[in-house]
Amino acid sequence: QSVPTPKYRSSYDYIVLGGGTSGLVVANRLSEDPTISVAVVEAGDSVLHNYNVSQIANWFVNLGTSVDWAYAIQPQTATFNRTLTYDQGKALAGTSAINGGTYVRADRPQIDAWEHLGNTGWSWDSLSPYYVKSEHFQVPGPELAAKGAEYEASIHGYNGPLRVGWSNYTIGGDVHELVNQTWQNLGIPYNQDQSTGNLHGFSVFPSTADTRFEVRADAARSYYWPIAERENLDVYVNTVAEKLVWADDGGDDCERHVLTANGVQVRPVRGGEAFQLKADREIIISLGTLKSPVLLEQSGIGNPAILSHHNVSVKLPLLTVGENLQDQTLTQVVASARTNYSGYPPFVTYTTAADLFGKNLTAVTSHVTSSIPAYASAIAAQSNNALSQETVEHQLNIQADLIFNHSTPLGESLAFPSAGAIFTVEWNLLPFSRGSVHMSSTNASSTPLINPNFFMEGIDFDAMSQTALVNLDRKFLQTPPLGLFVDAITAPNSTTVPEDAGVEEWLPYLKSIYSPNSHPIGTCAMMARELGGVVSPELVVYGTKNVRVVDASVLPFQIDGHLTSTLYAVAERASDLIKDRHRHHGDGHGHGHGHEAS
Ligand SMILES: Cc1cc2nc3c(=O)[nH]c(=O)nc-3n(C[C@H](O)[C@H](O)[C@H](O)COP(=O)(O)OP(=O)(O)OC[C@H]3O[C@@H](n4cnc5c(N)ncnc54)[C@H](O)[C@@H]3O)c2cc1C
Repeated sequence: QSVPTPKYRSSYDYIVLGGGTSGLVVANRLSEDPTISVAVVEAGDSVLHNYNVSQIANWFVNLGTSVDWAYAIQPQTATFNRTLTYDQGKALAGTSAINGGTYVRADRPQIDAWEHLGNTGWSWDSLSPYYVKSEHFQVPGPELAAKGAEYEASIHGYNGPLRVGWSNYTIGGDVHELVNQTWQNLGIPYNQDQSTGNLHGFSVFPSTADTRFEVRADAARSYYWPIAERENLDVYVNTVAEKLVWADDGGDDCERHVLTANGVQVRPVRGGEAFQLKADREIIISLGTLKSPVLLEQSGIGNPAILSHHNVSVKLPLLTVGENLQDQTLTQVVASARTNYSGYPPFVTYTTAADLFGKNLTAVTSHVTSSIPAYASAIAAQSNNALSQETVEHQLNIQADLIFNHSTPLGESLAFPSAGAIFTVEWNLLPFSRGSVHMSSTNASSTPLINPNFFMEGIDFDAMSQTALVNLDRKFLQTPPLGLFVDAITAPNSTTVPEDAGVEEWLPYLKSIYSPNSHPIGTCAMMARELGGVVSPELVVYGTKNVRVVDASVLPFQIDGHLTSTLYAVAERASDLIKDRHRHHGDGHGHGHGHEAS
């Protein structure tokens, strides 16, 4: 099966830029109506027949190959100027083609917090039906149940496009019970199903996989291939979106009025001239956190200082485009062990600030709370005041409230018991550091300037959280019953980092070994405009009439669950918002219909 050749219509109702995780949801839902025409523009190719993509356990084999953008990250000044790589999928399916496939939803209070950022209508209760709508939960049989596949039946969806379930390769025997018991001996509870809106504790997680054939359920298999033959849907693969084309191009007085896009300039990757696709209704940008803000900049929307540096004429000044980048830092602790396990261990543990800081919690809470003005000042300064200290402070206060007053988990640990070794991988879920991504040139294929500011100077809480996590995971590896199989912790051993070491002793090691967690978000944040938002609660770019962003870049805060479950739900809800707008405003053809976001 291959992607049908596009019909090159003279115009489309909607154009979706980026055929990735979120973009394909929107394209599917909008093209449900056969009278509506939809185009998708995707730089990558189909990966339907790529064996390494379809085998979810092989996910790491794809990193650095032609299906990975593998963006170079700017040297990280707080961590020895290390140069790191951002893996992001370059394929019809986007990053869902190369990810680890873990399916875990967000924590209820953190979705509810979106409303405190001016996002009326977004809450756990309004998003939940869309988690359900997207999902096709595959009920595990007795064999998988014996390996720990437990779930809460009432919260799952059974008729959606996205297959979710446990693999037959899940590690066998009672290993999950050993891991569970070990966490319980450390006071961490068992959580039967982490997708209920409460993540705290240990669980055996499901994956985005079609368990009938043991293949990855990526966005294309779920949302595109079943509808690939729709006459009203054209998918342009191997085609780069270069910039938006504005209806009123040529007008310079853009501060006063609301912009309308009527098309996009695209270029075939394999040679050939750039050409334009026209949109009658809307353009939906779904290029991912590291590209959506860059396309806006290349189209004249962004910080005038950055745009003029690249000789891009400013269509709309919006200082915060590309700011607010948030990601987590991933580290690991390794032990040699007398074990002979094989199979995939889907073991995840979410820990709260109370679990991590124990008797120091009160002191840590008051330290962080009183440090927030200083954190906000450091973040505003690194953004060259594109972000204001006051608005950042507001956001960080909400984040601290989630961590300390709502017990939203702060740490995630994966446990990998295998043959001869047991290791843990862990990340601080809610870092306070903020970075940015901006255009590096007007060439849409060039690597953007990506700076996540990992372990940012002036923000000590990120190091404190990561340290508490590695100390906890070291303890886990030495606690019975699992710890009885461990010979020694080998990386780092106690000479490199002593037992129960503090931040100062851990930090040089952590900074030298961490990697990005590949969960970048926030660069086109959905927030009130006065708080520094880029898109409105309807996901429309402020100051435009018909340009939306739907992908991980709109998430205003990190979420605890793995991103795709929530991105599918957000894209499902976004699709309804788009349909509703045009249902309420007639056909919307031509310009001037609908709400503007200003
Ligand atoms: C290695 C790795 C492991 C991960 N593991 C998990 C996991 O286990 N569970 C989980 O839930 N999440 C995981 N994630 C995160 C998750 O997969 C992503 O956050 C999510 O898929 C992002 O979706 P998106 O819609 O924002 O963007 P994407 O899915 O990345 O889609 C963006 C699309 O735009 C295309 N594009 C970019 N620029 C252009 C252009 N100029 N013109 C045309 N097309 C363009 C890209 O090729 C891509 O197809 C992982 C991520 C990585 C990298």
